[in-house]
Amino acid sequence: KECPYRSGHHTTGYVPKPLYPGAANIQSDCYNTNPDHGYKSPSKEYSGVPQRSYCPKVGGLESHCRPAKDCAVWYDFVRKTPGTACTLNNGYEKGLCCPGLPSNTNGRAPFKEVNPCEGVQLDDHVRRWDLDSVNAAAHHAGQHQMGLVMEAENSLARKNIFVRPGSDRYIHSWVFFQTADEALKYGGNTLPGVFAGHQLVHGYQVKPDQAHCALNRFKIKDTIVTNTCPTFPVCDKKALASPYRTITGVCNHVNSPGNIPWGVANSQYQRLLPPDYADGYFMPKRAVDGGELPPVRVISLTVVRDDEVLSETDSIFVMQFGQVVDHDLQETLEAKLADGSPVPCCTDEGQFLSEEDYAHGKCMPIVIPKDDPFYSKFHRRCMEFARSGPACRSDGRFGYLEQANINTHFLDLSPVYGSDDQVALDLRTFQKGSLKATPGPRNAYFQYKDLMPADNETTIDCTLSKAVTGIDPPPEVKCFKAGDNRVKCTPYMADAQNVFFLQHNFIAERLAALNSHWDDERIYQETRRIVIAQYVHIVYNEFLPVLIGRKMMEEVGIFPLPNGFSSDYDKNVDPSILNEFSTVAYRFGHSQVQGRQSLVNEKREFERSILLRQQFFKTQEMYIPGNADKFTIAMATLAGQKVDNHFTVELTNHLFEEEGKGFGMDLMALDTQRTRDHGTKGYNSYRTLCGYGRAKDFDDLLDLIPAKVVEDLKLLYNSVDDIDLNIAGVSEKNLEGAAVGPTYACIIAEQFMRLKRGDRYFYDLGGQSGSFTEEQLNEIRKISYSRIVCDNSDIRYMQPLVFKLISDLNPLMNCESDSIPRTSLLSWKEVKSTAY
Ligand code: HEM
Ligand SMILES: [Ca+2]
Repeated sequence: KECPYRSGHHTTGYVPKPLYPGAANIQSDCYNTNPDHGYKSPSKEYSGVPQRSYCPKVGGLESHCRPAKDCAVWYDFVRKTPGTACTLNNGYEKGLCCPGLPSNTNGRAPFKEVNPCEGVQLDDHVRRWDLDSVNAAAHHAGQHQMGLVMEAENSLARKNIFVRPGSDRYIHSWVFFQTADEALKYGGNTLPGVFAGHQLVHGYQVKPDQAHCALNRFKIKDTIVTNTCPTFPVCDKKALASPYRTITGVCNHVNSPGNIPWGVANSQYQRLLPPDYADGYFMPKRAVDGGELPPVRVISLTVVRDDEVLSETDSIFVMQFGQVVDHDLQETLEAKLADGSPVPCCTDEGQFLSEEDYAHGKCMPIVIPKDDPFYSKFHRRCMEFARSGPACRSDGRFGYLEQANINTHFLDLSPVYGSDDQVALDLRTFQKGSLKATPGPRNAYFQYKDLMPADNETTIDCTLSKAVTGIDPPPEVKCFKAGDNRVKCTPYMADAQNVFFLQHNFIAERLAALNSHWDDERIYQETRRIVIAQYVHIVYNEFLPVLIGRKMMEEVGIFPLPNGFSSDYDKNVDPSILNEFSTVAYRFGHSQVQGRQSLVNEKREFERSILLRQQFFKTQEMYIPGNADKFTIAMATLAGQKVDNHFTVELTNHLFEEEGKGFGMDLMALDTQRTRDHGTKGYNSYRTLCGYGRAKDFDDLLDLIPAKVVEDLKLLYNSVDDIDLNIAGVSEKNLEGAAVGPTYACIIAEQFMRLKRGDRYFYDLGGQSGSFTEEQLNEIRKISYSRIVCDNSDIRYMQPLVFKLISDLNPLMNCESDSIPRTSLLSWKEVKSTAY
């Protein structure tokens, strides 16, 4: 029988290879061309393992047969124990034997905030400051420093120095640090306060250890720069009682001590440990002896190797869902020029600018060594890097520089819904609660699932050039528009987000049918609440067990509950993202990124892969009929990479490469530079905080870091206390049962604990404004990533645990199967109208 869709790839010369033996058994030739073609569940073909209805002890505990997604937390033990494949009650569906979810009773408290002023004695001339001194400094700063910045920026314009559209740096700034108008305003507004502090610290030659404590005695609102921080609406009773989160996160936290409610978009990151700025105020970190730290590109060249070390158990989805969560939790405000455009920090030819061109203080360009084995071929010495923008301090006082998160800090699917009211409104159709969509691509036989809508305002071009594809870019190909601009990053990224976007319309359509009297707003809000809850359940039930492992989850008490309500909310817990999390630990995923993105078909045959450097911001492949599903299948089927000191050259030499240039930027170098830009303390401090003992010398690192890396670190750093957190953190040997090393796991666990305890709208809470009924909550708990993928793609078979590779215990199952349970929406049917 002719299958045009399938024959397509035969003509391209690819010989499809089944990636694992069982896949060949799927009896379909023209799958996806006619989804109602009477498929039978292939599950019997995979039953190499005897199915049983009784269960052995797993991890020494009684176990029962459950749908696999209820065993995600125990999966490592399930794999090690013979006889854990079982049949569920009806005798047809497959399950796994595992104990019930562990309890959270032993979870420790959040780390205590370190008071940076404890024991600090101020010199007399500093202690004598009063409000007049602060106002005088603020006045001087307003007159002079602000003037200098303007002058430096005007001079750049006069000299025609700007970031060239299309360049790697332009994309880095416009997409990775794109800022909504609100955030831009915010970034500019905070500068006078920052300069006032700078004027005091440098004008009075305050010693670094005293700088923060000297400043922190004064409240911004008592001074002439009082209006440099944003004000937030007062949340009245009705707003606080709303069952729905706001888009910006306001009215979630009711107990924030400063002027800025915890967790809202455009608010500062919190810190585990105070920063180590060179001047104690805002100059990037230096070595403990006051000297230069090793250049970040040299670290990248020395420690990082391009090698694919594959995980034996985890799929690429760990990396890709990781990035979706990244885009939910954080987007750091980058310093911009006054008109909002990116700050140029190098010439277009990769040379340094002149001293005066840096007078605005926003640059921290990366030095490329003369003998760089790669960049020297292109005669480049300077890699672009603009510092992060300043945040308004949440304590409402002067003090060391903090950085701002322009996304809501909460787990609330900001990538899909946005963190800015206007952005969120632009994404809606205002019809039956749905989000705007691009109709799915179609071929002669089949219309595929919808894609995200087009971004008609972007300055980026997301089409592939004719030089790459051999054809002119099809006119229907646009950049995607979503709640977060970074959705454009790669096809995998867009694809992983697309299923959550589609889940909104999937649920909205069903809620509208159930409750025909609900208006658009009600359906939108209820749907958003359900989809966020499902997503958060996936994070805690499936993702965190893989990322940080069961032991670390137990330490901080963050297991999802099997039933009933949680009472974990603590109004004293600040849910804000930790600077160390966004700037360092949660960038673990950069090490997992592969140099190619692949297309794998429903038979789990590898079709082809595309080189990352050609795919940054080129989401054109998503428009080819069937490709969205093939990216999804690839992410679920192929092994992901381990978190280690191996990074693909696609990221370390070719990040955001402009076509034809032959080079891009180095993400590892950017990460290390960002670590220093934010003043992040060295690795040793975090190792100590996390209970792994302070290393007195380099050899003390060998317990957590491989010997080869320790040797490299010895060559690079003078002191063990100088080692940057990111390079040591990523190199640590994996914590048992986790995808990251112990120090990263500790920081990530701390963050997800704060996100759970400090979010008044966390999905499983009882007795809060946003609480579900118990019946509804139990339906939310039935969701798994696999179900989301099944319902929002044209894929017919998926393994129940998508973060785990397909195996006898995690076999492909028909998407219709009850082994991949569904959330029933019946408990959302409103019998009699109860207006909120
Ligand atoms: C092809 C894939 C990816 C690319 C091209 C990419 C690129 C980038 C870039 C350019 C930045 C900003 C760097 C800077 O100047 O400081 C960044 C930041 C970041 N990335 Fe990635 N990334 C990728 C995947 C991931 C993954 C898989 C994760 C996590 C699992 C991740 C987590 C982060 C985090 C947490 C930040 C900091 C965000 C912020 O503070 O604004 N990234 N990434
Ligand atoms: Ca968020």
